[in-house]
Formats: sequence, C-alpha cells, structure tokens
Amino acid sequence: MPLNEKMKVLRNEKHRGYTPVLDELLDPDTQVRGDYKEGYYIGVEVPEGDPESEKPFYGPNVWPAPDCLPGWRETMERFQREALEVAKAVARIIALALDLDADFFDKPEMLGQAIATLRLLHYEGQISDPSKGMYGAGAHSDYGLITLLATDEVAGLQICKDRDAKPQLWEDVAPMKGSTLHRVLGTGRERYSIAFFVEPSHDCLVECLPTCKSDKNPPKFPPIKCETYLSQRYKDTHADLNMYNKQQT
Ligand SMILES: O=C(O)CCC(=O)C(=O)O
Ligand SMILES: [Fe+2]
Repeated sequence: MPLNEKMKVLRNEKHRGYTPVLDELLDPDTQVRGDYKEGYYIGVEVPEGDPESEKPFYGPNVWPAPDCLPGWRETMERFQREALEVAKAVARIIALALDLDADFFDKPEMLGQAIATLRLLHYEGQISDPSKGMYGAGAHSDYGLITLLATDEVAGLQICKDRDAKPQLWEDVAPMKGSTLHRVLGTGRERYSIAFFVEPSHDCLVECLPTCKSDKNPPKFPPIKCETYLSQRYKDTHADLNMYNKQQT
C-alpha cells in the first residue's frame, strides 16, 4: 500500500492505527533516529460516546475502508479476542507459579478489564548498524504483564539477560519468556511480527505481589496506577502526532 494511503489511517491519540517508520523511538540513549519498523496498532474497541472511551487506552479503533481489505477488520477483532483468552490462561499459570490463587490476575481491576494492544509490525529490510545507532527496534523491555509474540522465520530479535553488564551481551533468540530487555536488528531481510501486549485495567494499582515481598525483601518500586505508567511510557517512546500535520501542510 502506498504511504499516502497508509497515512489516511495514521494512528490517533490513543495509539490506534498506522504507525510510520521512525515514529517509535524505544531507546533514545542509543538510537540516533527512531525504529526502522512500521506498524498497525489495534486496542480494545470502546465506541466513542461510551464513558469508558474517556480512558487513555480505551476508545475506537482506526480501520481502513472495508473495500480496501475485505474481512480484515473481523479477522483482527477475532485475533484480539482470542489472544486475550490465551494471555489470561498464561496469567493463571504465572499466578500458580508465584503461589497465588490461580484466578489472582482475573480480578476486574486486573485482566477482567485488561488493556490489550495488538501491534502488527513490519521491518522493511533495512540492515541495522549498532555502531551508528540504527536498529529495527531499540533496546527496551515491554510495559505490561504479558506479551505474546508471533514472528515469521526471519531472525532479528535479540535479548540481553543482564541489562547492567558492561558491555551488554546480546543473544539472538527464537521465542523467550518474560519481559527481558530486547531489541530487533534489521538483517537486510524484510520481517513481520505480531506483538500482543496485555496490561491490567486503567485504574489498577500496580504494586509488588504479596508473595514476592517480605520484611527482608521489600518492594523495589512504589505502587503506580497502570494508566499513569503506560501513558508515560508511550509519551517517552513515540513521536508527537503534531509533527505529521506539519509535514502534510
Ligand atoms: O518484532 C519483534 O520481534 C519484537 C517487537 C517488540 O519488541 C515490541 O514491539 O515491543
Ligand atoms: Fe518489545
């Protein structure tokens, strides 16, 4: 699809829709420009006018005209719904592994009203050059509770198991669990991936789990409201949308 067609479905303030190459800058300390990837972001559909749509990560999605990609919207809505069920099943296993009740994360303020974001990503085939600060996706760890990642067979994803190591050791991976520090190197081959990010509800107070703290092992971070944390991470890592208005005039 030509860029001017994609720009008709440019992402809105709620991070729904087309996200151009360089829009996201995941690791400002290391990257010279943004990520060499483009994407399409789809969130939980809440129609305009519904009071819930006032929340920063709920609202209407942006869709291409139906005659442009017939059936695509329905397929993506089904993917979103089913991926959330998979994430909830994974959350139950995590809860058991942490000595919590299996349904610990199913509470309404947690995954009962989850923020769930599907990102369809495309790396155009640019070769990354870390010495020049050029990456498919800069180093970061994901923001939420669970990310499900589906990729094609093209390499590029790397993880760093110890972010404090100097120098950091980056390893190529196939799939890997956890919110590990990771990045994507462009290898010169076009690459597609689909990341599905699952976070608790807007109002959830994210704090250290009861089974993960004790007097000797106090929480490492203060509690924070989920929407405050996520809004800040998106603000830190995405271009200001006003920039695109200026470019078009
Ligand atoms: O494309 C990938 O394999 C990973 C993308 C990623 O890390 C992200 O969007 O958070
Ligand atoms: Fe990531």
